[in-house]
Amino acid sequence: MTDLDIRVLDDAHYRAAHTLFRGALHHPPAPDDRWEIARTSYDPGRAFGAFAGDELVGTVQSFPSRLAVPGGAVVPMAAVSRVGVRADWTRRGVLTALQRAQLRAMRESGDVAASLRASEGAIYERFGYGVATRVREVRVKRATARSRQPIAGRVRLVEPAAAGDLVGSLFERVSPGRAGTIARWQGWWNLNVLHEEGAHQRYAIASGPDGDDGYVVYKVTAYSYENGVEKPAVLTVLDLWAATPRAWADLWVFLLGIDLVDEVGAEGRPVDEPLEWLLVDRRALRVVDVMDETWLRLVDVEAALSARAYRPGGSVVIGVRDRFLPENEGSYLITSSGASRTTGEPDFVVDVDVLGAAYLGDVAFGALAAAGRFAAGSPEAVARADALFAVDQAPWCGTFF
Ligand SMILES: CC(=O)SCCNC(=O)CCNC(=O)[C@H](O)C(C)(C)COP(=O)(O)OP(=O)(O)OC[C@H]1O[C@@H](n2cnc3c(N)ncnc32)[C@H](O)[C@@H]1OP(=O)(O)O
Repeated sequence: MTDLDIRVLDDAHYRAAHTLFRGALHHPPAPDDRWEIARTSYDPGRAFGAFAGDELVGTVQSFPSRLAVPGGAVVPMAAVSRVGVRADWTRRGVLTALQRAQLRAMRESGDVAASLRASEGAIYERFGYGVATRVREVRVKRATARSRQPIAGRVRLVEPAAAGDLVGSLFERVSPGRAGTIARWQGWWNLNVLHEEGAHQRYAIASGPDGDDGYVVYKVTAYSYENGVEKPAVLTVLDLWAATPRAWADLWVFLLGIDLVDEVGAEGRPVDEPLEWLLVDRRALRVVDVMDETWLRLVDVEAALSARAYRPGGSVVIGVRDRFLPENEGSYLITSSGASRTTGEPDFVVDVDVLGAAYLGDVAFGALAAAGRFAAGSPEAVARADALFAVDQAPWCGTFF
């Protein structure tokens, strides 16, 4: 590998790093007004650059966040994003060097976990990330989508100017909450829901006997007919969170009742969201995709395993391998009352990306063993691990970054 210098970036390099990342995704540089918003999401010490001489050839960044884990605890988490290497420098170890520096820095600053959304599925396992949550994309045909129930509380539209604070405080009531959900940082709000480019966004708030308890942000692309081409009216759900089942149902019933809409679509929803059960004819809903969402990296394995709760299930000793953060390597005893390091022989040994995939309970160790992701040894030990790591609700993040 050519000599590379990995440096923490400062204000002087943020825009160049942003432009490099956008270029790696084949996007043009951000125009000045958009950059003014984007720069608010660069925090000191969190952006790294790879330099060949004076030239910036690669970058990675993270945002400060927190992650809810099974049992309700919340741990410090780095939300990794803006990963890019200049096209004339790829496959020469630039990302590997950046990952090494970033993982070390995250560990030293006390992040228990890191997570990201992957542009491609073959990049991040080698750095210790595993797929820990999945999402589904649904489309509902309004012509046949009758709700089983009316709105039980109240749903009201609010003006965009008033929506920010309402939406932000409602989000904070519910996330981090369910395992996999995270805290959003101010730069996220600035760039996403509140300022999405060109979208005519609508904001609706649900309320019940105890006041406001849910919100939805959506946009509608109206029906059009041009040169013999007909395009249906599509309502796209951008962000929907509810603190109660009633608020959740009310928001969906509201959306499905909006006139002059042919189809309601939503990406990034929980795989166990019971939307079809709200419909008289469940076939009005089609699941059009199920995708990986959270790629989770346990940065401090001991702290992560200690933070989550376990179900009754006897005990298991899991061995961990970690090429990038060797201090995570070793054996961990898991019982229903917690987790700790042990000098005992492991029942089975996994790479840290496999542990990251299983950590929130989305995929069973048994499934990972069946797929050859680790050598199971005794099937009974794997079954005990699955009993301990089991969760009630599918983990879900719901925040794209
Ligand atoms: C969280 C996010 O921001 S997701 C966005 C990620 N960015 C992009 O997709 C933008 C376009 N792509 C890029 O900028 C680069 O190709 C990157 C960042 C994905 C990879 O950077 P590189 O510097 O080429 O990676 P590096 O040389 O360190 O590769 C390390 C290993 O990963 C492999 N690898 C890297 N990228 C890929 C890929 N896209 N697909 C498959 N394997 C890959 C390499 O072959 C290498 O394998 P080896 O260790 O067996 O030799």
